Amino acid sequence: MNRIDEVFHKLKSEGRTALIPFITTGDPDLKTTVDIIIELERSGADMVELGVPYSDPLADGPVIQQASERALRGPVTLEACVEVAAQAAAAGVKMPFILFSYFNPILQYGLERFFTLIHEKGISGLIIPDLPIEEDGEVREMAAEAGIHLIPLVAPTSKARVQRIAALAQGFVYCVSSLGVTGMRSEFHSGIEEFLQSVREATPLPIAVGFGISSRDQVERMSKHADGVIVGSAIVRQVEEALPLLLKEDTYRDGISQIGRFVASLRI
Ligand SMILES: O=P(O)(O)OC[C@@H](O)[C@@H](O)c1c[nH]c2ccccc12
Repeated sequence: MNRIDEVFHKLKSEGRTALIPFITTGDPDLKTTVDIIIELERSGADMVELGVPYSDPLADGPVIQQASERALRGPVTLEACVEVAAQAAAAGVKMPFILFSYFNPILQYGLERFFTLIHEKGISGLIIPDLPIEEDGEVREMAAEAGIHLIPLVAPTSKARVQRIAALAQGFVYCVSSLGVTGMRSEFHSGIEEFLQSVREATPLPIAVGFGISSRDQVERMSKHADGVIVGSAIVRQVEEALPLLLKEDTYRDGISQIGRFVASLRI
């Protein structure tokens, strides 16, 4: 059984919702990302989305765009991002890793080579936001062979496609709470609850909701309708705010703990 399935199975038996942070790998550098992942798990994260920074993050708002720019100042290749997961696992992190990458870096690396790499390094899930199901046949087959869940995104506008996307999904279905790009929001797409219910009815898999979630109240609201909640920009913003502490040796641990305190505040 894939570790993502195990985590959702355990959480369901405990009546809990998965807390799934997204972070930009290599922001501010690869070593710090390993320490942030360890802190995320210590603070209550149940699995983590590791973003591969990309020069043209079309679906990302300013917070994640800037994090990608910071990361890309260093040697943050696709391979280095996957290695960060292996280093975190070697340091004792047990939670599943979901690699999050736009399709181009994967194509550049080579599909066969990519799936061999992420299988070897213990990646459990994969999200490729700009690969629609109409074009993901080969990738889905290769992911299945590698025992890695290819997790699809559905948006409130997906309407008729929800059935098809949900029927092909593996791991869980990522429900996007709002239209537009990633980023903290005070309001979500009107009818978000009905949308989540429609996805719930279209798949036996767990459903997780993301986009714009940045507070405990929002996590509590979304956890009524989903099995997992994804928080990205709000945590990436915490990394940005902790940079002055992270960049100095004598305050490094304070910076890591500051990020952890925010994540712990979201845990319900
Ligand atoms: O940042 P937010 O609003 O909390 O949303 C999660 C999001 O960061 C993460 O899942 C993600 C990062 N980049 C993306 C691109 C498309 C869809 C989702 C994403």
